[in-house]
Amino acid sequence: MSAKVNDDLLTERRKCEFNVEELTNYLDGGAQATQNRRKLEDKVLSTKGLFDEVPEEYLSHKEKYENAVRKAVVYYKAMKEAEDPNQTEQERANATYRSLLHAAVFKDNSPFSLHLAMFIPAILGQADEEQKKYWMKRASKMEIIGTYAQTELGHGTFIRGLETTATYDPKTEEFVLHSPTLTAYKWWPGSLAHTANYCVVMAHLYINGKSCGIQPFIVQFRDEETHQPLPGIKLGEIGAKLGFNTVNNGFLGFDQHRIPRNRMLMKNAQVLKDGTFKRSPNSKLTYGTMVYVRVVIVNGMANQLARAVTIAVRYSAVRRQSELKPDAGEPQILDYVTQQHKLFIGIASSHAFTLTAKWLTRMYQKVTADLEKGNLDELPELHAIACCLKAVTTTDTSVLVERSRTSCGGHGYMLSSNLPQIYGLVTAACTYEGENTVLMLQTARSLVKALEQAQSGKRLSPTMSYLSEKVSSRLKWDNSIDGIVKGFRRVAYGKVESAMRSMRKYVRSGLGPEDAWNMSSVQLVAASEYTSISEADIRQLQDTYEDLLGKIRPNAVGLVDAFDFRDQILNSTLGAYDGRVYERLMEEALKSPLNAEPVNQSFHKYLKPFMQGKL
Ligand SMILES: CC/C=C\C/C=C\C/C=C\C/C=C\C/C=C\C/C=C\CCCCC(=O)SCCNC(=O)CCNC(=O)[C@H](O)C(C)(C)COP(=O)(O)OP(=O)(O)OC[C@H]1O[C@@H](n2cnc3c(N)ncnc32)[C@H](O)[C@@H]1OP(=O)(O)O
Ligand SMILES: Cc1cc2nc3c(=O)[nH]c(=O)nc-3n(C[C@H](O)[C@H](O)[C@H](O)COP(=O)(O)OP(=O)(O)OC[C@H]3O[C@@H](n4cnc5c(N)ncnc54)[C@H](O)[C@@H]3O)c2cc1C
Repeated sequence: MSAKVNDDLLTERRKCEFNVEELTNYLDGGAQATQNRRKLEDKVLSTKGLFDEVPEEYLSHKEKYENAVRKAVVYYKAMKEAEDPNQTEQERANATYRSLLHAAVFKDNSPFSLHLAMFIPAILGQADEEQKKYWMKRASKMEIIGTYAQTELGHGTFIRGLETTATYDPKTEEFVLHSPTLTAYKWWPGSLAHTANYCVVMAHLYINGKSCGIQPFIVQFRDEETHQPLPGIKLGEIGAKLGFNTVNNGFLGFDQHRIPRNRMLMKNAQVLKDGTFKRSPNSKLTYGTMVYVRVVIVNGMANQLARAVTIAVRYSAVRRQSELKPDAGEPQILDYVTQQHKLFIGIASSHAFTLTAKWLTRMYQKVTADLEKGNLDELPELHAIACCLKAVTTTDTSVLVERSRTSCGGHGYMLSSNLPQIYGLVTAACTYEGENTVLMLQTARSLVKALEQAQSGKRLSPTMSYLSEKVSSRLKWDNSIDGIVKGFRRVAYGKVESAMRSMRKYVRSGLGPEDAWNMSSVQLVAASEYTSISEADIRQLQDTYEDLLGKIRPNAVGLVDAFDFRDQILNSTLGAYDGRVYERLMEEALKSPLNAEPVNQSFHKYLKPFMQGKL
């Protein structure tokens, strides 16, 4: 018999003014897609051995990792077996696009993450046809497990500064990989420490003493039978982190490690047997895997944010606290407008990020198809947009997930709420795949170039067209959606123009272009990430906003129910569908090993002698 649902949640669900299932179907891309997703989740989550007897919070660092590998093997097999052979690739992608299935199994991400998120995409994007055929067969069947090794102890952002060398030896037709310094050690790649046995290494290619830029190499670093590190390879784990503690991030050093010529991934640039280097049509095509993952991250943020606000909104409907009016009893904390302000932006932002992710994915697919035909025209714009949206969505999601956590009071600070772990996952994305400030400056670089083109009368791409709108500075906008968008475009234009004016002022004062850029970089980041509008309209918008909060209030629980996260995926004492928060908090607390006995051994060993003055 299923547990009784909390009365307040029942009331909330009766109050909802729209059809929740309809919104779920819309988010999934149709009723069939919802059915497919639910069927996949049912199948996979009914697999034995996927869940923890002891909450992993109570395991050691080493036990957590070993337990995660155990689950990763079970999970991956279950996902493979659950695949419906009659489904198209697109239907399969839709079924997983919104599903956070892996989150039901891994609170802190999987040791296989990088194999799926970067190793396979790097092969698909950087290998020539023959290499792709061979390596994709092995990687997709998990005969090998890979990662993406680009960042080094001394360099993450500045890829051109990477120190790992790959020197071509035409006599043996091999590359010699070497880490000349400690700072050249690859440092951070997920799965690298003890899980993977292959990686795509980004290294500085030298032929006959001449630099040929950063190139991708597929490198085996552990024996496939014994899993021992190969000769000339130094390996290890980088240590405990804020989150991602079951991703097995590691370090790797090369000592004159030789690999055959065909291990350089040669889709874009090639090295012939005699050492002839055939340059890529664009050196930045080598960075293509990062562009792909930045696009994926935007959708990932939408889903993780939806998970956090689901937990916080349901908890806020159940939690009653304080006194809003004398003798009216304790209200649901969701009735405090401050609580609505904290949480409803998160619901809206998740939807906005989902729609943005769909748009960006379509743009990525179009540009990638063009690249296949040798048309690189829209690659710079894709890079600029992907940088901006990855940075903005990860920053906003981190802020909104943390706000979801703090809106749940002390219980939001419990690991059993899962909000701290979700924060750990999303805040990492502000750093990985391009640190956000650096990416915003990449976007700013494109905006400044576009404004210069607009000022010289050139046509701009659709996403930059607001820089060529001759709008008067006295533009009045009303509070219609169209008016607000016009206002934002006007202010965004002003931010770019102001940053550019600032740079020109520094150059006129005698600074070089690089110093002028650096001095204006705070404005440049602002031009890329946010806009604000003038004082007069704030008051009017504020009234509209507070009115809107009231309209959303009766539908808040319905809106988060529509994200359709099952309890195993929320993995939270505060967010379960039945709202039995207090019972679940106690059930989880009793799982603490410290509760196994009423008096802990430390009393007899330390406390008692201490309190009796004997220590
Ligand atoms: C499967 C996972 C499951 C779950 C995850 C769980 C929870 C997370 C929740 C949500 C996320 C969901 C999914 C996430 C998926 C995976 C997450 C899992 C693991 C984490 C993986 C992380 C891996 C990494 O971090 S890999 C390393 C990433 N490193 C970087 O990004 C480095 C950033 N630095 C750079 O990009 C460049 O060095 C630079 C651009 C900043 C500067 O380079 P450089 O100085 O050479 O360039 P510039 O001189 O500035 O510019 C020169 C011109 O080149 C153009 N340019 C630059 N880059 C590109 C590019 N990429 N493409 C195209 N063009 C580019 C630039 O515009 C300049 O052009 P111009 O014409 O001269 O102006
Ligand atoms: C959880 C996690 C997982 C990761 N997984 C992987 C992986 O699997 N594979 C991999 O290769 N890497 C991985 N990374 C590494 C990640 O890609 C790097 O940390 C990231 O690229 C930032 O580089 P960095 O750490 O060297 O920081 P730095 O580049 O040293 O940045 C430090 C500070 O300097 C500032 N800064 C740097 N350059 C500029 C500039 N030009 N202008 C203005 N400010 C600047 C930055 O804004 C930042 O504030 C991972 C990182 C994390 C946190």
